[in-house]
Amino acid sequence: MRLFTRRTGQHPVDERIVLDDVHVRLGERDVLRGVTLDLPERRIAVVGANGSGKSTLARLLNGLVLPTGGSVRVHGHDTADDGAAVRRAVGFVFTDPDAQIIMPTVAEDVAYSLRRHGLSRAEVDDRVAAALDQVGLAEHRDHPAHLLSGGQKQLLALTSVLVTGPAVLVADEPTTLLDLRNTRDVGRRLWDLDQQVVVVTHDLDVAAGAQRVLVVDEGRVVADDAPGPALAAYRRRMA
Ligand SMILES: Nc1ncnc2c1ncn2[C@@H]1O[C@H](COP(=O)(O)OP(=O)(O)OP(=O)(O)O)[C@@H](O)[C@H]1O
Repeated sequence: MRLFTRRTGQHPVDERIVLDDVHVRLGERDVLRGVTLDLPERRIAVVGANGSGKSTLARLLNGLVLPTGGSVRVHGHDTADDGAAVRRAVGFVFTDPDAQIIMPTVAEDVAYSLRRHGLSRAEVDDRVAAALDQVGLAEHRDHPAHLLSGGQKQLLALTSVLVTGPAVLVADEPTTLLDLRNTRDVGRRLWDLDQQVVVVTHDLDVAAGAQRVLVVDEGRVVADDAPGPALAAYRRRMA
């Protein structure tokens, strides 16, 4: 199984993320206000100020948050009508890998993700070994997960999501807790994935690796462009 093979170009029509006039109201607050997007690109970054609605946008994509108006379709599945299919299709990586790592050792944690996949012990072992090899964690397979570095923990969390074979990977500020070296390493590996990848980030170097950058402000997408112009628009807005 190849986890980190670079593939260029766009997905065919049925492998896109489509948001149609999406509104999200949480409590008294209109967190997203009329977001319409058609996302066929394989590498998408989302940037914006604190509290602008980026995490909410990310969580819409795997059905963790449902729209209060409009619709979200991910690779043909409506998140409101077809939640189980959406959860199978979309892997989600959080900021803090400690919140996602469950089992004591590295290999056990990756294997845990496959517990309900009807695979034999040998098949699980093979998949886990291949996945760890590709992220460079093979030599750590029997190490206690809590002793890994921050960057290695984030790669482990990522591997435990990817080993199940999602079509889409959504990562919500996956490098916020990492130093510069690990930020670059995790960022590069994310953009090299075969999956369609959506990364919410405050790191503009990571965002620059996307094909398309969405700038979110006060619940709306206010710029949507290639990284150069989109990040320039974001910088002007924050100045
Ligand atoms: N369950 C909730 N109830 C009420 N308001 C909420 C809820 N969840 C989030 N919000 C509010 O919605 C707004 C957007 O939150 P969100 O987490 O999507 O922003 P963000 O752009 O990801 O911010 P950050 O960069 O700080 O992570 C914030 O003002 C937040 O306080």
